[in-house]
Formats: sequence, structure tokens, C-alpha cells
Amino acid sequence: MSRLLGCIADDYTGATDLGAMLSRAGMRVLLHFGLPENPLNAAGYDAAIIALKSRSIPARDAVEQSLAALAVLRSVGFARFFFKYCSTFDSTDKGNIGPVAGALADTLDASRVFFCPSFPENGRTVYCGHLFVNGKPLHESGMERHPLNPMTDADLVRVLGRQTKQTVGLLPYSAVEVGFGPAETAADELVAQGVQFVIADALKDLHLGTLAFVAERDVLMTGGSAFAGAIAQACHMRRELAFRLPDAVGMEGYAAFLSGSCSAATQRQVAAFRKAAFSRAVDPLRLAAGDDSVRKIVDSAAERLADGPVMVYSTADLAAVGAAQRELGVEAASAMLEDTLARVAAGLVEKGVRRLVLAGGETSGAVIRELGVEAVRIGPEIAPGVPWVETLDEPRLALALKSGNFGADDFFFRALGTAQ
Ligand SMILES: Nc1ncnc2c1ncn2[C@@H]1O[C@H](COP(=O)(O)OP(=O)(O)OP(=O)(O)O)[C@@H](O)[C@H]1O
Ligand SMILES: O=C(O)[C@@H](O)C(=O)CO
Repeated sequence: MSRLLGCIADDYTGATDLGAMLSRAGMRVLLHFGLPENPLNAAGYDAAIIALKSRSIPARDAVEQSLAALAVLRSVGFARFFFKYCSTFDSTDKGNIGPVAGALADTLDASRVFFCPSFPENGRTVYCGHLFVNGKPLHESGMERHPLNPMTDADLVRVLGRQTKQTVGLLPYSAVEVGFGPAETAADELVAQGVQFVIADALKDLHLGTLAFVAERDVLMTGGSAFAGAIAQACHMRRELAFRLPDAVGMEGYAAFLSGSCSAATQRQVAAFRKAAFSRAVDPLRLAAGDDSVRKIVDSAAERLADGPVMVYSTADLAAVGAAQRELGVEAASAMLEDTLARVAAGLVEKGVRRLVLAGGETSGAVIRELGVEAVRIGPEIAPGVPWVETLDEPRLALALKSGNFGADDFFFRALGTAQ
């Protein structure tokens, strides 16, 4: 049996996170970056993900791209769909979660859609409709300072309500906690009251499992990767899915780590790795002044490849990032560093690197584009939500795309541990 779940993800690292959770539950997963130009070859896959970069673009464009992705997935036989967004519900008051989900629901004639960003394993939970990150309300978790999508309200019923014409309601903890029967009855009552978009409380994986069974009849589901994983597990329990472990990923060739994420978690991970192995900093001010270049960075890193993995990073603390942004402008600094790390990645692949770990969503997107990677299959996980993936085209590359906030301090060491 195959073609169980067609997925649309609103960014690249989030898409690999989703792939990891589906794969963990036994699905064979195809992940395509961007809208495919040629027909999608989903033969033999249980799930296909089309990864967009639609999280922070104008809502109209996000809707257009998501509907195009839906059409691609339908054209190859998928009939049930999952819209993946961030477990911290990253969006602005205008979208894009509400408008995209609304357009997908209209197209699919979905009378009820669950919204379930909860990802307990990574500290994201929803209680009384409020999103918590490691026990802190979303608007006090650091997300209130996010540069693109500052989240200043933890009440998801209110946040989603501002973004959509659909009526939004809450499936509360009191119903989800007791189990399938009461949760299903409460969900049906919400629909009877005219609610179409249902924010669901979930504090642990058991709750996500309950919700996955309640959502069985739904054509469209939305949320974080953990909810999708629970849906995949439900397919497995209903014997729609034969469980299989993710395939191994080819691990020959030199390894490099490229980090453009400046999240607190990545700063700690980079600091830990720098103590133990070769690392090369990329300083935006030196780069802008012409005192450093892609060629110099590639050459200095390439010299050390035979000794073990090399790291190239622009990761810096808030003060240094702020100084670069004041001097160069926020967008210009970002664009320059993303372009630099992307071209460094391409230069290192030319030098024989075949294993690349990328830290940061925007950084990963830029590297994937520069390398011309179109499709990958999902391999084993390094950390919750961060799998190795393998490109389907030559040269075969093992890649890992790490969301800024994911992974423990020893993430880069674990990346290699998993690899061996
Ligand atoms: N030293 C620096 N100074 C200014 N900007 C930087 C610096 N280093 C990285 N940046 C920029 O900061 C942004 C980091 O975004 P990115 O999405 O890569 O990481 P993230 O936000 O931590 O990850 P995620 O989106 O997965 O949470 C990029 O545009 C990057 O180029
Ligand atoms: O859901 C998450 O937290 C991640 O998959 C992600 O989308 C980070 O950008």
C-alpha cells in the first residue's frame, strides 16, 4: 500500500523534520524541494513532501504555491493531505498559516481541519489553546523577538482567528486526555457549533495519538511534525502501512558543517564543536570589506578535510549580529552570508565533501538551491526532527538540515556518531 499522505511544508528544515517523523513511524518518504518542474515520481513511497519556502512570504504567494503543491500531490494519487508549519506556529497576523490552510480546505472541501503544532519531544505543547516552548508561553519563549515572525500571543485560537475567515474553536485537554471516544464526541460537537478550524490541546505523544485517530476521516490535517508522525503511526496500527526502518544513508566522502543559524541552541553547538576540531569563522564585516572571500574560505577548509569534518560558520551572538546588521542592513547581511555559505558548500562539494550538515532554515535553503538538490529520501535521525537525507541525483550527498533551535549541545558530534 502506498500514497497515504501528501504533505506540504512551509520551509525546508521543517520538511526534513516532517520526513523524520513519518519515517520513524515506518513510512517511505520522498521529499521534493520546491515545486517540481517534472511530474513527481512517487512510486513506492507512502508519503511525499513538497517543501516550499512559504513561511514568511506574502500570504497571496504562499497560497498560490501551496495550491500548486496540492495539485501536484493530487495528480500522483494522494487523497489525504498534511500542511506542515512550525511547532512554534511562526506566522504574522496576516498569515500564512490561516490563509494557506483556508485555501487548501476550500479546495479539498474539508469540513473540519485540525491544527496541532504540539511537539512534546522538542518541548512544544499546547494547553487551553496556548502554545508553550519548554514550559514558557510562546510570547515569553524568545519567539517574541523572532526577526521575521515575532510571536507575541500564545493563544492560538486568537492568533489563527486573526488570520482566517473560518470559525476557530478549541478541542480542550479535558476531552483529549480522556481518550478517543470523548475526544471524538467533543470534536463532533465543535463542528455542530459551526467550528471548522480546530486548535487541539496536546501535552504528550499519547494525546497526539488520540487526535490522529479522531482525524481519521479528515482529508486535510495541519500541524507540526509530531502530529504527522502520530498519523503515520495510526496508519500503521490500521495495517495500511508495513513498518520498515529508514534506509541507511551513504556516508563516504569528506564531511563539512555549515552554520548560519544564530539561535541560542546553535551557538552552543558551534561552541562545543569549535573546541574539538577545525572551524573557520565567516565575519560579515570582513567579507563586506573585501578582506575575506569564498575562495579563501573554501581553500582554508579544504586543506583540513583529510583530518576530519570541518566547520564553517557565521553563527554569532546577538551583539555581533546586531553590529553587522547596523553596519550592512539586516537583509543585506543575511543575503550576503547565505550566499557565501551556499557558495562555500558548492566549493567544498567540488573538493570531495559528500556529507554536509547545515544549520539554520534560511541557510539550508540557500545551500540546497546552490547545490541544485531537487529530491531526497529520508534516512536515520541525528536528533529529534533532524534526519540525514540522501539526494536522489548525482553526486549522491548525505545532507542534514537542522532547524535553528533543534538538537542538544553535542549535535555536531552526534551527526558523525550516527554516520558511523
Ligand atoms: N554573524 C551574522 N550577522 C548577521 N546575520 C547573520 C550572521 N550569521 C548568520 N546571519 C543570518 O541570520 C539568518 C539566520 O537564519 P537561519 O534561518 O539560517 O537560522 P535560524 O533562524 O536559526 O534557523 P530556523 O529558521 O531553522 O529557526 C540568516 O539569514 C543568516 O545569513
Ligand atoms: O516544527 C519545527 O519546529 C521545525 O520543523 C521547523 O519548522 C523550524 O523551522
